[in-house]
Amino acid sequence: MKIVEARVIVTCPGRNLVTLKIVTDEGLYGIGDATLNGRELAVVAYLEEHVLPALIGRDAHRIEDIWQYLYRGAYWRRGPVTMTAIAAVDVALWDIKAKAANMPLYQLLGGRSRERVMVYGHATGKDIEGCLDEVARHVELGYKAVRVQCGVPGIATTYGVAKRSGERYEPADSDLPAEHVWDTAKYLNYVPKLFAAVRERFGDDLHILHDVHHRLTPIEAGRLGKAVEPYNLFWLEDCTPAENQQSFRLIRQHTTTPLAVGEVFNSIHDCRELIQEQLIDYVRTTLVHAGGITHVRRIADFAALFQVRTGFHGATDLSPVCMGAALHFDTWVPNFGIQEHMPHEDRIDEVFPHAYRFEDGHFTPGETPGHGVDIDEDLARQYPYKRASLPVNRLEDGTLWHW
Ligand SMILES: O=C(O)C(=O)C[C@H](O)[C@H](O)CO
Ligand SMILES: [Mg+2]
Repeated sequence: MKIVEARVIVTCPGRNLVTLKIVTDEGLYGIGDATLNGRELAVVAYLEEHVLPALIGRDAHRIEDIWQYLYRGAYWRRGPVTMTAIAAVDVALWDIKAKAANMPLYQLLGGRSRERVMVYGHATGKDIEGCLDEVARHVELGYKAVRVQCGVPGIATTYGVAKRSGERYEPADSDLPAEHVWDTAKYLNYVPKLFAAVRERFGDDLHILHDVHHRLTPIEAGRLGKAVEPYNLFWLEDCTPAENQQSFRLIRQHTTTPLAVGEVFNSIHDCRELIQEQLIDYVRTTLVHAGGITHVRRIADFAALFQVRTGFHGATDLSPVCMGAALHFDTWVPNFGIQEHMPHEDRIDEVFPHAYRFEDGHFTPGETPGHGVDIDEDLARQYPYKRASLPVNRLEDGTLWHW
């Protein structure tokens, strides 16, 4: 089955999303997500100039060989742009293979390991009360797990908090990066009160998660982890930047709060020590940014040896194509932990019709052959690309910090 066409579709139905479509001589096609938030057109250029011309005429069934060709063959390895481009090709080819087999993708991966996939939603509030109301709304919707983020008194803008209550949180909200100001001391003194309030109001059964978004030093992360142990978090995410994997040893020495890392990783080498030394509990690396199913499956299998579970990134900047493929992966992967879920705007769901469904705090990927997500290209064309950047963070004295 030969690849006869491969093209990139950029659309902005409320946010920029990049999709790769690969068409074969048998009329089957597959799609992959190629969205790298705030750097979308870098991936488009990489695909259009360097990857797609080399795909034409190749056998669409040779997924592994094409993966190696794009990874080893490029000489320049790894990096988010490269690995997002490879992921788009890989997921599109798995979509084609599953369609050719007339099976939902999870069947090709090894079949069902569970009946449904638990997801966590996002509760955000300007203050603790506002966040509690949002938790209540999620509980009513059926969520069993909720990520909680709230504003901190004295900090004008805090990561994860929507501009107005009830609105979606969208960080890529301006043409050029907005400048935020961060204060670690104020955050560390305040945020444990949020978890205490959530436990007080919702009891012990609700799974609570929280994203620090890389802002603490290792010893500060250890302090926070220790302080929140009484509230039994499902996980504390990205508590410090993880380029130096060894720094997580220090955090582990101080706390038993489970740790999740990895939404910015793009290769198994980014998390090898974290996993092998059991310095984390959940790996968040997802298909679109880490080479697709072919590579993330290697990470997940390696993680399973060390009782590290998956907890894939699923923010709205990952398109429904990524979400659909991820849900098939989650349905199969033996060491599944949880899946992030931020609902897309209706306009996005219309551009990407999909088979996955939410019910009672869980998703099912559907039984449609392939990954079950399609793109309405005519509709997609009605939403032209609009540059949008993620913010940057500075300390009060102006020092550039981690956003
Ligand atoms: O969903 C999360 O946990 C995030 O941290 C979201 C990221 O900020 C977002 O995907 C960046 O593009
Ligand atoms: Mg995160």
